[in-house]
Amino acid sequence: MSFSSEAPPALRTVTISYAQLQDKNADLSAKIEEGFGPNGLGILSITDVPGYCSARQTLLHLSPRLASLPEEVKKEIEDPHSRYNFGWSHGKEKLESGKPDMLKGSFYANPILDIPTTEESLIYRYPSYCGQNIWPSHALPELEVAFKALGKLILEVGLMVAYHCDRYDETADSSSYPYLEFFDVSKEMKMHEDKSLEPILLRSRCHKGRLLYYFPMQQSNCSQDGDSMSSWCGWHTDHGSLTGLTCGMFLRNTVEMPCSDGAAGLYIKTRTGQIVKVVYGEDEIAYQIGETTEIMSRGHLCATPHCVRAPRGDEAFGLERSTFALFMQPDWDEKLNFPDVVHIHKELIPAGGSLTFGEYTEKLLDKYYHLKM
Ligand SMILES: O=C(O)CCC(=O)C(=O)O
Ligand SMILES: [Fe+2]
Repeated sequence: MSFSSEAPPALRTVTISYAQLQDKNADLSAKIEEGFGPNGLGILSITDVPGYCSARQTLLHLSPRLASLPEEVKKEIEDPHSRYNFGWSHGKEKLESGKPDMLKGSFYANPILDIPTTEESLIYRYPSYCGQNIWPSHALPELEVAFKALGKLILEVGLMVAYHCDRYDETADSSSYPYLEFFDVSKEMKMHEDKSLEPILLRSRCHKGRLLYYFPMQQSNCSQDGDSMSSWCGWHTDHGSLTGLTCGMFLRNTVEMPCSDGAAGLYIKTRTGQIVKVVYGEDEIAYQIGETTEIMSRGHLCATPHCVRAPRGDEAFGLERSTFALFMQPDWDEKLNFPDVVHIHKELIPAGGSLTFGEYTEKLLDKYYHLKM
């Protein structure tokens, strides 16, 4: 990691090349440790992924077009039953202050499955995952193809990251149990496999993509929230297992351009509480750890707190930002056991400490969105 001359400090992510990642025998534990380990930033990025740059460009240019569709067209692709977790969502999520988030618009879809299930009871129980994708087929037909192409690519690479995280986790586990060879190792390994990240993500029907459009800051907001790190997107940790993120694209009137304010963009809180801006290339896919991985790894891999800062100054007027996140997460049926050592959303966990991932998500949505429709 190296410091740039920008203040506040900007740190470069740890990078792994696609070629290294593809090698199942490569020992990437040092890089995984550096990125995701106890002293890491909680983010790392993958370089040289074939086909990635054009898939990113194509999709990110569509978010301002989607956001500028007439209100009645956007309303047609809203889904209140899933609490806006499919289709268009603007002003539905509550901010820390309790006010609706008007600063960004999102479009959510499962890039792998258009119809995850047809079972009515499941759709009723887990609407945010078991509902169906809603594409703007007439107003913006290109969106479906571009969204699925980028989402599938980020998942494919993310599964490779997960494979190497599992190998890292195994190494770390055996070093913390130096007498493992005296135990029944086959039993230990079996228990381990149940919580391995790659197979959990591989069998999931819950992956969710989010195309984000950050509206240009109004000048009044600029001065009001100007000093805040989290002026575009509040501090949070992602709920899923692993999030794939594109580097944000800045535009003005739908034309791509560099951001005039070097301090704008993604910020992360490090394990030691330091706040840093993180930078990675437009041609890299970044991955960060979500809460579910912290829970399933019993705190071994920690979730990454992050936020987004809006650009400031006169030149920032009219600047909009487009980006894409893929939330890779367990299936709705996957059982989560909440270890005592992890202190995430304790108030939502029943005595006994176990919920399905789908149940856990609905409880969280009760907290951050309006109650069920
Ligand atoms: O806009 C970004 O770069 C991050 C978005 C994000 O954190 C999220 O959608 O959870
Ligand atoms: Fe996030």
